[in-house]
Amino acid sequence: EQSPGSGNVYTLASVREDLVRQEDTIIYGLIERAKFPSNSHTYDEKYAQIPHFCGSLVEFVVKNTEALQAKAGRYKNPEENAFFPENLSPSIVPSYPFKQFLHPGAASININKSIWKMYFQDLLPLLATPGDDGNYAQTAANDLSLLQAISRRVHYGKFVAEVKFRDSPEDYEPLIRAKDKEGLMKLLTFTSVEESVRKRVEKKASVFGQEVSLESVDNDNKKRKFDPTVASSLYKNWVIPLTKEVQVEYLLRRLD
Ligand SMILES: C=C(O[C@@H]1C=C(C(=O)O)C=C[C@H]1O)C(=O)O
Repeated sequence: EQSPGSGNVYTLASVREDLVRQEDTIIYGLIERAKFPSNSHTYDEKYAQIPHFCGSLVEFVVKNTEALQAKAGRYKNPEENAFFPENLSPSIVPSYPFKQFLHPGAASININKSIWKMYFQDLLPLLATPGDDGNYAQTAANDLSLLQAISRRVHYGKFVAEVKFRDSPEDYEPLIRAKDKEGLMKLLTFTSVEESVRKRVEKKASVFGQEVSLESVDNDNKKRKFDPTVASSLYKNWVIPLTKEVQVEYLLRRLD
């Protein structure tokens, strides 16, 4: 049997399992970014002054990394969405035959602009302690991998929505035809699943963020690599709502 990662079977159980695994990636991304202070020069257009480039250092790193990864085939995978899709060259490497599981309308859904805004306005101030250690390139590289992990999770809503649609088209079709966003939102929402996601994320964040030492230390006195409630508020306030927004957007196009 092939896993969804290799492009074949998607079920509600398998997509949920994948979402659980993606939590690990996001939490490790948070830990890695929290290692650096805020390093505000990374985000300051006026500081950067890069020849032949207009923008901040993080934009420079993200645009150029995405350009390279596009050539290496990253965006051939329908699970991946670029932050700056406008400037990308096509892949120049042999392509893997990803199964076409999604409706073609999926390709027009990219909410990375909202993710970008949330990341810099809301998440970073909670995550990074004020300060400057000069590691701007490393900081930008960590920002990009965390942004990509969040983006992959949120856009995975396309797969979740497709599975839900296939499981009960008779419930979804009338709402899609009526363009009833609220009704769709209600139908695709599972409050108890969301609750477990939030609790598990906070637990994982506190476990993964622990200092591991060989002496037995009282748990409460252990130094933490970051505040685990940042992970749960990221999920509660942004990751889950945005994943649901992607599901609604996908379903609205599902019968086109
Ligand atoms: C992703 C799903 O859809 C919704 C969004 C969830 C999430 O983002 O974690 C969880 C439950 C649902 O309300 C799902 O049903 O698994």
